Amino acid sequence: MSEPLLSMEDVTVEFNSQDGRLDVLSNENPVRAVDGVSLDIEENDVVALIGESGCGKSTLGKTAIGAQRPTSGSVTYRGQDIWDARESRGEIQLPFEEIRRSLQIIHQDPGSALNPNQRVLTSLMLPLKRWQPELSYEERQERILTLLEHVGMSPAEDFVNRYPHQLSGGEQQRVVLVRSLLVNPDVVLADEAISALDVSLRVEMMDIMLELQSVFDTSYLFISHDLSNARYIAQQADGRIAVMYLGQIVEIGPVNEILKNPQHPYTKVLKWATPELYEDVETEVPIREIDVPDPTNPPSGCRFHTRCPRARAACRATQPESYDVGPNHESHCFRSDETHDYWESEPLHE
Ligand SMILES: Nc1ncnc2c1ncn2[C@@H]1O[C@H](COP(=O)(O)OP(=O)(O)OP(=O)(O)O)[C@@H](O)[C@H]1O
Repeated sequence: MSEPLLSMEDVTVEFNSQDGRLDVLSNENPVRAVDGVSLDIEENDVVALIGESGCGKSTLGKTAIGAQRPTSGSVTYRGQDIWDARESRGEIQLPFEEIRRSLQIIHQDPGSALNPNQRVLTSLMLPLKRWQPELSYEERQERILTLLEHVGMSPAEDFVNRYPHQLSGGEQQRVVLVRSLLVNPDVVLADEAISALDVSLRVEMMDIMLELQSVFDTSYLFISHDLSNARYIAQQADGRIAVMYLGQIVEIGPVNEILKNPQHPYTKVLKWATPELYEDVETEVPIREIDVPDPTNPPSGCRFHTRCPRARAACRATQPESYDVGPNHESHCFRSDETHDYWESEPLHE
């Protein structure tokens, strides 16, 4: 099998809940924002990562692109450990500068990503100058104008002379997208990149991202708290959806498998909570109405057992491993194992 483009292996990220640093002398429990996650991203892949606020999506995304150091586990890009490259440890096959160029990020707020005192042209010239110094000024300008036209900012000659405050939110986000793609990255982390846009513009922005994917052969790790957006982008790209709960990926698979055949009770909750996706006639509410657990003191066993109406004693005692439940489809729930002791153990919430 060929090597994945980007690979996370048993990655854990802990923060001291006060200031983000892990303080070994503190009595306070750290927040385990990411807890033992393994995830591969292939060339031209789209992985939509969903889950409720605070479940660790951003931390996982930042760790994937080398912007957050894992507390344990490894993150490799084309087989090179990112942190070894970053800290010049061992034999380096790929310099960190090259890795940094290849892994780009687009944030939720394009306004803060753009320098307010720079015209669009200057903002876009800088990365090209840095990464492709062999291009002449005219060649760089030509490339920028073509891409801006490509994302619908036409006439591009007009837009390049504007400052960020002279652009709408949607236009700013397109400039940020163009800026990240100009350096020809392999993976773009889009962290809630469309959430701040008007609903009417979200699909348009996702379409632009997908179109540019075919031009640049880029993979996207697309973070969203909204299952319908995740569904849209993953479906158009024939990609996957990964469902995260309290620091862990609880289910991952091809978009249609996840939506038509969800296996983890938490995935069913997300689907149930998304009216346009919930066509089942089931009347039972698939979640117990209790607060989200404290991330500094997560539940034992399956993290979801306190909210899961199907939980049994086995779920409190042991953490479910990953079960293959379909083609490329994995779920971390004992209910996927017909012979598991779960079925004999006592229901917790009846
Ligand atoms: N720098 C930090 N210092 C301390 N705790 C942090 C830090 N970054 C994240 N956390 C904690 O880690 C957990 C996961 O946060 P993260 O931002 O990754 O989640 P998220 O799913 O992206 O949430 P949201 O959708 O609200 O951005 C949360 O409990 C958060 O408070």
